[in-house]
Amino acid sequence: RKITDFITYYSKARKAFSKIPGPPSIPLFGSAHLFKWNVMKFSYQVEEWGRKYLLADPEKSHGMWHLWAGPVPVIVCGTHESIRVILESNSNITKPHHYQILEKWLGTGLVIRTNNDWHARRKLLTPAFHFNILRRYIPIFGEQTQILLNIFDEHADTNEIVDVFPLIKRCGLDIIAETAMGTRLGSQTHHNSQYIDAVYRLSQIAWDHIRFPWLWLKPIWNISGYANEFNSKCEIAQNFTRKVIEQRREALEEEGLLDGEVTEEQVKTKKLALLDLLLMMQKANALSDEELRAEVDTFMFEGSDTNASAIGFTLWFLGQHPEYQEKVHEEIDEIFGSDNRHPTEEDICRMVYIEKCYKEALRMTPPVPIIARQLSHDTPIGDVVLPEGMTVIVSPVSASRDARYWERPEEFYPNHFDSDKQAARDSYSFIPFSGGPRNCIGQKFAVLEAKSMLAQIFRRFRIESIDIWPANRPLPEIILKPSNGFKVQLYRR
Ligand code: HEM
Repeated sequence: RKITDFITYYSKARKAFSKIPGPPSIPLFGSAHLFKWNVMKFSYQVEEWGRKYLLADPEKSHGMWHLWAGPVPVIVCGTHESIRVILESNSNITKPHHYQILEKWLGTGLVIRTNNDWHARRKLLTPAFHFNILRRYIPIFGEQTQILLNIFDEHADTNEIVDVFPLIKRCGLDIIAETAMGTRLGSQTHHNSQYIDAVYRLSQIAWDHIRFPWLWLKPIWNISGYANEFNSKCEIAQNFTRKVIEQRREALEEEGLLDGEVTEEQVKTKKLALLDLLLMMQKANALSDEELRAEVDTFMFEGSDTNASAIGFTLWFLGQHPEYQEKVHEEIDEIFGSDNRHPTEEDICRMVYIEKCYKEALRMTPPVPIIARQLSHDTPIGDVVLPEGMTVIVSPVSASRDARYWERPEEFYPNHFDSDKQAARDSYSFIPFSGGPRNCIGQKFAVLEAKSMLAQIFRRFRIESIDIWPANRPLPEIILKPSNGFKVQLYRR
């Protein structure tokens, strides 16, 4: 039966591919013999293929192009027509096997769960990301950014060129640790933490595993040294989280928050971390300690480097465009005057122009450059039927360079997000947080954090970027990163 399934699958894939353009391929190797090995060159190559094949016959391809990754058929969805079909689906929510490497670290956390397991868990976690909960984290954004500003201060007005990416990353990590786990990591002030090092290495190794198919073969993975390092870093990261969970549990027990009904008033007045909320719902929802740990580690993974990438790129683009930066300064001065307070919820709501700049950076350089699904059933898109089991890659970059919707697709231009322009655009042409039922649960958290941090940074500094777009090409890892950091000069205003 397996062989017949296999033959049916391949004949369906071939039929679909005959209607969709893609680079030339040869049996077994697919297009792998054409792949550039250097990541930078490979990223240019994929971009070039995307442009060429999406534009070849947009009507016929329905916004898709195909790729044989060795013997594995892959579809890339690059415009809102095809993306909508995939992301809007309530049933095509399975992640491809490439994500399995993350399972060892993130267990059955939300980001890699599938099917009914996913629906139930998503429903359970959604209230923890309600705005009423998130607004309580705003003071943490302010306090942690203050530490970042003090570090920036050491480099300001000296003409020194400083790469602010690692500094922003550590600030992002401290923020997510305090909001998700209720713990102060202090990575901005002391850099030598085993836990921080483990989290960084785990993301890097996972990316290598995803992009080098030979590492998927167990013997090679084991002898390469990666397996040992990955396992030991997993243990460090997970043991750290387990310890924090125990400490929080004891603290909540002492306050009587774990037994019986907790009133809404109690929840409102406490500064509860996401983990505290999970602990409070643990019994009623039969969540095991390990499931709880997996969710907390997922928040740490999804919620730190993504934000750092988005905030870093916004800052770097603004550092190249004094005309837009001036508007940011004007908005900040109007909101804060000469007051030095940390941004409040009301202040953040008033940051309309900063939000446009942030969204424009997300459009140009979406922090999650690849969203992937494995189809759970045959899926028609136009007159093409993609077979069950096929890997589909959704490309936020392609969608947000579609000249039908973006006046200046290749340029940083915050006016793209003027309200009338936003209203006239298909929502699936801007998907940095994905879309449909499986979109980013932390989206509101991310926007709040970014606006708060950017306002504090630009209130104190004027920034000049060193590399100018399109130099400093973003590299597509699990999370997008600049190839040359975010090198800037800082001047106190
Ligand atoms: C700029 C910042 C962020 C960006 C661009 C971003 C982007 C995304 C994207 C594209 C997905 C879908 C991934 C996929 O389907 O493969 C996703 C999922 C997710 N994100 Fe975010 N994210 C950001 C910040 C955050 C934060 C701050 C948190 C948590 C505190 C978070 C938690 C999650 C979780 C748990 C999922 C899985 C959702 C599910 O599968 O139901 N993200 N994010």
